[in-house]
Amino acid sequence: MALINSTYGKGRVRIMRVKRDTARHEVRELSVKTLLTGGFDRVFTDADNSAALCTDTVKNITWIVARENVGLDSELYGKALAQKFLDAYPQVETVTVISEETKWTRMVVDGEEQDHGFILDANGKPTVTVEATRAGMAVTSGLSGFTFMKSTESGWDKFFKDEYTTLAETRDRIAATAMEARWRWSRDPADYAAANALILKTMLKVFVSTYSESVQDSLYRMGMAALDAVPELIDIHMACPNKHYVPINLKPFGMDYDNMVLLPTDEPHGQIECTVGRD
Ligand SMILES: O=c1[nH]c(=O)c2[nH]c(=O)[nH]c2[nH]1
Repeated sequence: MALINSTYGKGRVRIMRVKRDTARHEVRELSVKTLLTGGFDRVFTDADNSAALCTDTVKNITWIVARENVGLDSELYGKALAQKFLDAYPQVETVTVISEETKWTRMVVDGEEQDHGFILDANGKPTVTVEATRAGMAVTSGLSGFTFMKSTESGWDKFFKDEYTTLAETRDRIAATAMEARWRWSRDPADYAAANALILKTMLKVFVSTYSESVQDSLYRMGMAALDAVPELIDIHMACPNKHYVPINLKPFGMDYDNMVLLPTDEPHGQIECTVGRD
């Protein structure tokens, strides 16, 4: 019998960082998972804990690096955290830091942005994965559960048909999804937050302002536009449920069947996934 692979660390380490060097505070809330590999096989195979860093220590270091880097975006915080483990512990070979952000946006009262008031932005959680060795670090950013829709300018027609096909063609339907996306960086952009915002803005602009022949068609063009807009991107992966809204037939009640009253459904849903990269 052999230990094929292993890793360990601490998950769901929650931190709220408040940058408060001026009256205008900045807040960043994260849930962080850090996983280590290296000289830890004997912990599994020989009941030898002598090289094992406590997962409790991993949690402490997550907090300490947060205090040392209160103002860093998740990507650079993740890199700093990974570097701390590589610097401090020779037995550590790889560090994987995965963070998920709870977004707080600045409160606006009477048209004025508030210095220390925020509201929860519950639409999607920004994610970051840093995979680090002493040879280098790979950074992936993304978004989980980012939900958006449009009420027209979407269709699904001219598709393959056989004796099992029952779906009617349409050139006018709702398009809605809760997107899981991740994008890989070739190098640090000048500003991660600004670059991530530009990726989202660019993708949403394509989604809403162009007719969608299919979810596939929209995702591919959204991915290409994001790569065009942000040169530091290597590629972008999108996984999107097609959240179906089914028109309700009110003809039996003498009403038009006119796409105005629809049934929202979560399941079953189409599932469309792709990765768009550079040639
Ligand atoms: O955008 C779509 N892509 C599909 O592959 C598909 N299949 C389906 O039934 N409806 C849709 N819509």
